Amino acid sequence: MSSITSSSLIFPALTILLLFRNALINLLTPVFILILLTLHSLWYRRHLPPGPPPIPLIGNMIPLAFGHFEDQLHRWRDTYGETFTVFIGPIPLVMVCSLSQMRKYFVDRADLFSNRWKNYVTDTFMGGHYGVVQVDGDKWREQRRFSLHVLRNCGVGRPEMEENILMQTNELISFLESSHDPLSLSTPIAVCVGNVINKILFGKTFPQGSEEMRELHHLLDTQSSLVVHPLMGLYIALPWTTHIPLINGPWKKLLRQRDTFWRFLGDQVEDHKRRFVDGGYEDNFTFSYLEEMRRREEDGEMGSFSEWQLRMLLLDLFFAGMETTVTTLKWAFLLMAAHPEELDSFPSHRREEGREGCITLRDRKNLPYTNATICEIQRIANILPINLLRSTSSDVEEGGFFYREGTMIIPQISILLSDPRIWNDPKQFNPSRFLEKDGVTLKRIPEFIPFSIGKRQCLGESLARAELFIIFTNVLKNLRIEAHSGLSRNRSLGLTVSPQSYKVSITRRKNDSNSNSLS
Ligand code: HEM
Repeated sequence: MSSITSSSLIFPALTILLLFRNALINLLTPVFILILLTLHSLWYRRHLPPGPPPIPLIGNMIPLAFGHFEDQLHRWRDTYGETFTVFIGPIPLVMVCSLSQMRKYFVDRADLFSNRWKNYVTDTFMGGHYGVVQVDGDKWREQRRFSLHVLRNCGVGRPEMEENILMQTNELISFLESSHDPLSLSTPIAVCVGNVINKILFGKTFPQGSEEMRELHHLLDTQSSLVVHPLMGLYIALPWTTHIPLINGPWKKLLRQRDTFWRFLGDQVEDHKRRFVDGGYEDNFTFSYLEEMRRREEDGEMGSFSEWQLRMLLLDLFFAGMETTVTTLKWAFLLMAAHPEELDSFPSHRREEGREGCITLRDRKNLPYTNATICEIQRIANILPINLLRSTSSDVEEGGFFYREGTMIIPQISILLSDPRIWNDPKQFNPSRFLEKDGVTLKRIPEFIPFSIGKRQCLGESLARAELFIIFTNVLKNLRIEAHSGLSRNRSLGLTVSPQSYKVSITRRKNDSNSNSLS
């Protein structure tokens, strides 16, 4: 009897003890892991520039995702200084925000701070380390030098480039003129800019209204927002999560997009190869590359040249050449529609208005206000909220901080372009800030670096600047663009920051018919 009583007492007591112990373990394990992660992050951060304290695993993503992204970066810069560290999930990203510091890091010590940051997402998209944007060292040097050389041969910086841009601009103007109001400028601009780069890369253009180009533009747009999807961070940190159903949706979409781009480029390269074998040749990037491969094959010295490298280089140039310029022009026409007074008070522009022929690059020096307006558009558009990611090529000390090899670090140009200490009332659209006191001389402002700084600065700057000038001036010279409904300067965050979609009404300006003939 007594043993029954004692065992009936002991069993509940044991059960309670076990339950209590399990609860304790369940509770303490996460606390213990959290403490370990916090200690690890403190240890990891000890030699990096200061920054907001990260939450283990999540980093500083909460204020970035839920606050105003760009204002938040400014607040951190004010609190922690010109160079600060933000944690993207568990990974530190150092942002260098002043011009003097950028020069120290990315010009004076360029060899140490100019690698790209590699990750699972970009490696999968490019089929490894290929192209020019995501490669380093000798391969990068060889491919970048060759690309610049061929772009020049294909007319970039020469009259052929101007002719190419003018031709596409005229098609754009005719198309816009004949379209029905209200109209979104997005796809017509993309076809125009896309044709400029397509002509250089493949000697090929598409008509305005082309379905193929519309699809490519749509792909670029979705690609731009997909790569900043919050789950991409997870895929980068834990690549195996790309195999988990339900959370791998964006990943699968990215792979589908990639395959469409690969197919498009593969078709262009195959077509060029066929014509090349038959002795065909034109001055375009793809033929020049195939020619270089043949020359190297004969010399038995391929270096970093291969057919896959060609395809990925084309992908880089196509993507970088289109996305940035299209986005800037979307901002340009939105700002012009939102500020009609700018155009009407544009002395240089009004002079151009009844003029015969098109505006060319030769006119650039005579149109200071127009140049100032384009600078201000680029500054306000500020299209790269986070610059392309760079990393350190080895362990390095700079400015009292220690960076381990592979640490992510960028010249954060978006802060520089909107810094209130440099630009009075930075959110105000004010082209005059780019003019000297005399009102007619363009002011050089060193902090105005929308194409970045150092060895990795934009490879297509001269092409982009020519496109912005020619397309912007000639469209406005010929067409009056008016807001159809209220225009918003709200910013849609992606790889680049676009304006929200908007529609405009278009009419031809008076006394100007056929003024843009190329003949
Ligand atoms: C308004 C237009 C453009 C803007 C604002 C722009 C801006 C930039 C910026 C900020 C970078 C990053 C530099 C860095 O890592 O710090 C970059 C890189 C690059 N851009 Fe552009 N870009 C434009 C147009 C173009 C065009 C038209 C092309 C193509 C022909 C192009 C090709 C590239 C390439 C290939 C890189 C990577 C360079 C490298 O890693 O060596 N960009 N661009």
